[in-house]
Amino acid sequence: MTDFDPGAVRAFRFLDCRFDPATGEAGLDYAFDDGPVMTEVLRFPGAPFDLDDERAGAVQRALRLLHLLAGVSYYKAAVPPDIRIEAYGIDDDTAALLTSVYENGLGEFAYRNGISLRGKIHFPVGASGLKSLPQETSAPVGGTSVPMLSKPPPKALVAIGGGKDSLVSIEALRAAGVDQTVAWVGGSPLIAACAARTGLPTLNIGRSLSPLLFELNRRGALNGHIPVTAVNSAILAVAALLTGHDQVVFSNERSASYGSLIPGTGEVNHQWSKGWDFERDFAAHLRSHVAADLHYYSLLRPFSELAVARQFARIDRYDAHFSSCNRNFHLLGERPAQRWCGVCPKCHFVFLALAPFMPKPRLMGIFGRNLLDEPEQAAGFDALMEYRDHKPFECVGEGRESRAAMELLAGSPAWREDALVRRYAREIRPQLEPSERGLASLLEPSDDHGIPDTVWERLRANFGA
Ligand SMILES: CC(=O)N[C@H]1[C@@H](OP(=O)(O)OP(=O)(O)OC[C@H]2O[C@@H](n3ccc(=O)[nH]c3=O)[C@H](O)[C@@H]2O)O[C@H](CO)[C@@H](O)[C@@H]1O[C@H](C)C(=O)N[C@@H](C)C(=O)N[C@@H](CCC(=O)O)C(=O)O
Ligand SMILES: Nc1ncnc2c1ncn2[C@@H]1O[C@H](COP(=O)(O)OP(=O)(O)OP(=O)(O)O)[C@@H](O)[C@H]1O
Repeated sequence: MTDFDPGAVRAFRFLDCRFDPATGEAGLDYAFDDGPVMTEVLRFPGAPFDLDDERAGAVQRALRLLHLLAGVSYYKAAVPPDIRIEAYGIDDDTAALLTSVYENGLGEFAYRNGISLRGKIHFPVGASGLKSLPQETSAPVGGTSVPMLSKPPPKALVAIGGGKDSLVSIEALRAAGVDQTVAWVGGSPLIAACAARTGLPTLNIGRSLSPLLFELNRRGALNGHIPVTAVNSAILAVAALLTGHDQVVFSNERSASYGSLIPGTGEVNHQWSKGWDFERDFAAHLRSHVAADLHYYSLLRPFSELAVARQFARIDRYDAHFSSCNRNFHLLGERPAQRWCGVCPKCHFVFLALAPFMPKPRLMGIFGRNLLDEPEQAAGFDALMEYRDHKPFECVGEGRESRAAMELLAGSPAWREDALVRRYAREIRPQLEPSERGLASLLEPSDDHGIPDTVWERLRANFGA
């Protein structure tokens, strides 16, 4: 097998994308220079789809947006200087959205690979070079308006990820009387089990990355994290249009907007596409460029991780089914035998965030052990508190949330004798100002969110203390 030299690649090419309503299968094609075509395949259940012209146009526009966003998995393998879009044109707004997603969403990738992408990513604006498309299906140039679709009754397509956050949203929407379908991308049995446990209608979208990407990885391609929530969001937007849902709902909390502070580098956010900047811009783009009445929002945006954990602790229906441990979700290789590995940052954080709000035997039943009484795990919890380390590159809450949770446990008879809680009280707490370990402000909802008024009014009371 010959080596792949990312530095020798000149161009990343967005070739074309297509959707077959008879089978529900979509194909997204990409290539480097004159290399082989890399095709990502999506399978949308429910075919055959009988779409009127307006809806078919919206699906086509959403598919192109997906093509452009999903390209990030392939582009990152070489990050060449030139980007070409060959089958259709894009306008300035679309180029700006893409530049933001690629620059920020690949922030961790760039940092870990020791490269800088700022100012180096240029999406070409204007008509495509190779193939013209019928007017009614071409992306609007210059931000012209897109039509409203003839509306079915309001219905939410809710992303489910197998962890606590989406389950909190699903139960909150159920309590608010919102009609919903739970949807997920990929073949995770754990997510399927959680989805079944909701008792709600489900939609599982198949996704296969091009095997050529994995081959390039083996041959020396650049590799690292990509903004997967942006890709999943675009996939669910296509699915919503195909299946008559007018809302796409994610469960990204306020804390996701804050990254890790790296000395000498600044803020690097592993979960950038879960943050408010992405949500706001993507939602606006869907309305202006895909379908004027397709709503995209995160139901948990006003809340901190601790507020969400407190809400999750009020529900015990999923204790034997859910997991937030990302080791369950690898595409390649083995998945762990146990739902919680117990040693990764997400296991550490979720254990710490739930502990103040859940009876101890219940939490130990979920994890099968007490992570806060394992002295060898001290470094992991220190990083969460931003003590002697930066916040890990993972989907974990802010440092002040971890400190506030530990502070509560230090005052709790059930937890204060555990090794890592004792260590916090003895060693870390004396170095903190009260404002660095307080809880109250963290439980207040914030105003930055895109939740429709009617839904928000019904939800707010549900999340109270
Ligand atoms: C499961 C996981 O955490 N995977 C991350 C891991 O990848 P790894 O190589 O160990 O295994 P695979 O997931 O099987 O991936 C194989 C290769 O494929 C690439 N790839 C995967 C999905 C995709 O959409 N595009 C891809 O190009 C991947 O890079 C591998 O080369 O380490 C990778 C490098 O750091 C991560 O990129 C993998 O993360 C997945 C994309 C993933 O789905 N992760 C979510 C669990 C996750 O981290 N969610 C974030 C949200 C971040 C956001 O901004 O959206 C979160 O929960 O905070
Ligand atoms: N495979 C997937 N398909 C569709 N959406 C997903 C998938 N995995 C995660 N998501 C969604 O992406 C968002 C971020 O995922 P995240 O892992 O933070 O949430 P979670 O699994 O619900 O909770 P937790 O934070 O406890 O893991 C959530 O809205 C989640 O529903």
